[in-house]
This record gives sequence, C-alpha cells and structure tokens, in this order.
Amino acid sequence: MFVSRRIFQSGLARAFSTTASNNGAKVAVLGAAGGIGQPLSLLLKNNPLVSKLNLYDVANCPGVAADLSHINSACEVTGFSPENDGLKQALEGVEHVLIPAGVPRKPGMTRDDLFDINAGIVQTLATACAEFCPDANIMIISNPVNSMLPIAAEVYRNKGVFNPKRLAGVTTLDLVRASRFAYEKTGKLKFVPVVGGHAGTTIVPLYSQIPELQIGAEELASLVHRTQFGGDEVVQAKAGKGSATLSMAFAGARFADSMIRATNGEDVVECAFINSDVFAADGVDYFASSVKLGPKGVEEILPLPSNITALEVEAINIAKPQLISAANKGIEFVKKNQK
Ligand SMILES: NC(=O)C1=CN([C@@H]2O[C@H](COP(=O)(O)OP(=O)(O)OC[C@H]3O[C@@H](n4cnc5c(N)ncnc54)[C@H](O)[C@@H]3O)[C@@H](O)[C@H]2O)C=CC1
Ligand SMILES: O=C([O-])CC(=O)C(=O)O
Repeated sequence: MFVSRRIFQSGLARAFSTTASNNGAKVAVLGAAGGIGQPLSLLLKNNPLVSKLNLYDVANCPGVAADLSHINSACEVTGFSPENDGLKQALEGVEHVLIPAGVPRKPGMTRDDLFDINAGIVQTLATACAEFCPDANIMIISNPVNSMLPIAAEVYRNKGVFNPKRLAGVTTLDLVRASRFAYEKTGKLKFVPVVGGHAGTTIVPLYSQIPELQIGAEELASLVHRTQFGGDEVVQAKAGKGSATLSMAFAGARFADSMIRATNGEDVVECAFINSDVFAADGVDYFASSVKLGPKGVEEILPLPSNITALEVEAINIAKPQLISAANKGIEFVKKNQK
C-alpha cells in the first residue's frame, strides 16, 4: 500500500515537476496509430521535455490519442485524422515531427520492396511539413530510409524551403542494436557509431570504436552481419506480423529526445542519415554518420574516426553505390510525381 502510493506520487512528481513541460517541445507523430507509432507516442507522452503531442494517422488515431491522453503526465495529447484539415492542424506550430507512416516488411521482402507504397506516403507527408512547419526538425522512420529521406529533401527543395540541417533519416535502431550486441560480448553498454545507410550492407557499424571488444575476425564478421541484418531477424521472428516496432519506438524516442535536448542547448551526438558532403566527391549525397545536434538541428557532421579499420573502409565502399542508387530512385520518383 505504502509502496504503491510512493510510486504513484513519484510518477506524479516526475510528470509535473518540470517547468519545461509548460513551454516544452511541441512534437507531431505522423503514422501514430501504427505498430511503431503507438509505443513511440507512449514514450513521448512520458518524456517530461515534451509539452504537446499531436498524433496524426489515416486510421484509428482518435482512439490512440484518447487512450494516451489519460496518462497523468503534463504533456497534452491531441489526435488528428485526415478530415477537417487534420494534417495541417497536426503540423502547425510543431518543432519536431517523427514520421513512422507506411507499410512494414513481411518475410522475403527487402526494404526497397516497400518503396512503391511508402514513397507516395512520405511525399504527401513531407509536402505538408514543408507547407505547415517548414522550420521543424523532420525525422523519417519509414522505409526504405535510404530513399525516403532523399524524397523529403526533394520535396523541400521544390518548395524552396530545403535546409539539410532539419531533415534526418532515423538510423538510431542500428546504433541501439550495435550497442546491445556489443554488450552481449563485453558486459559494457557503449555508444557504437553506425555509418552509411539503413538497409543490409549499407549499414556499417564501427565496432573498431569499442576497444573493450576483443574478438576474433570470424566473430567480428558475424557481429557485423547480425547488425546489418538485425531487421531481418525481427521480420522472420514475427513471421508475417510486421517488423521491429518496440525497439524502433525506443530508438525513435531516443533520437527525438536527443533532438529536443539539443534544441534546449545541450551538446548531443547521435548518428543520422542526412544530406552530407562526406563522400560528395564519390557522388554520395546522402550518408549516415555521427552528427552534433543543436538548436538548428543537425549542426555539424563529424568526420569519420581516423582509426577505422580497412574492413570498415571496405564496407563503406560497398555501401556507396547502393546509397547513390537508392537516393536517385527517390529523386526520380519526386520528379515524376510532382504535386
Ligand atoms: N528506420 C527504421 O529503423 C525502421 C523503420 N521501420 C519502418 O517504419 C514504417 C512503419 O512501420 P510499422 O509502424 O510497423 O507499420 P504499421 O503498418 O504498423 O503502421 C503504419 C501506420 O502508418 C499509417 N499510415 C499509412 N499511410 C499514412 C498516411 N498517408 N498518413 C499517415 N499515416 C499513414 C497506417 O494507418 C499505420 O497506422 C515501415 O515502413 C517500416 O519499414 C520499421 C522499423 C525500423
Ligand atoms: O527490417 C525492417 O524492415 C525494419 C527495419 O528497418 C529494422 O528493423 O531495422
């Protein structure tokens, strides 16, 4: 009895103790009623730095919003549907937008197999963001991320509001996996940078940055493979019922929290898939690497660590042509489907 009251009181204290909750971050989630959208929205509702949470989905959003709105944290939750200009209303005045809208994989599919459906969804949502919250930080979760971020960038360019600091493809799940898989070997939870992109062999975990990880070449190769194909592991285990949702919600909530803390003036480093000049000389315009986040979004692209291994360099070289072709596919799509 005493214990449960204490827990209840500490929950309330956490929810109402922060003044930041009154003038905290205004966040929208597009695709909020989906497998990722629901737990992601739950985690955001429980983040004391978020004061307003606008949830938008083409289906079932009022129910999700009503459910979350009963949680006793200070954050105000509102649900929006396509009717009555719901997308516009969800976006006006927000500073951060997370986009997990779109179909997930089934066993036997690649992320690129989702392109035909998700490209149109992301184009529509990016168009609305460019119109109604052009200065917000946009975090794209929908797959294939390697093409979806270039689609959003192209939409913003066409609208004349492109700012590469404000658009990011969310690759945090790759970092979360790499960190967890390394922990299984070392017993230490570390930040493992993951560069390249977010599909198969475009995912390049830099395990060289974890000195505690003392393993042989074969074990390292299998660790890298597991990180690159972690998504497939979940898709197969779910056997037709979708892809990673809970770990993705965790990762998306972490990336959003990092972005919000950076907006509030903290120095935060994450990895993200962005419009980047790191390998522009090789024709790669979109590349994930470590970035410093700040009040203006992705404020600085950090150089690759100087001590990465020859195997990691080779893996990056394998990723490059795939990244070019995924980005071109997105850009071509927008050219053909101008709105
Ligand atoms: N970046 C990453 O690391 C990861 C990305 N994903 C991707 O995230 C996406 C979503 O996955 P799940 O949540 O599992 O799928 P889901 O099917 O459970 O949910 C998707 C939601 O999007 C909504 N939606 C569809 N069209 C929409 C539109 N035009 N506007 C607003 N909402 C719309 C649907 O109604 C649904 O509620 C997939 O493309 C998946 O591949 C999944 C895991 C990791
Ligand atoms: O594998 C998928 O389709 C979903 C995803 O991006 C991931 O889990 O990394």
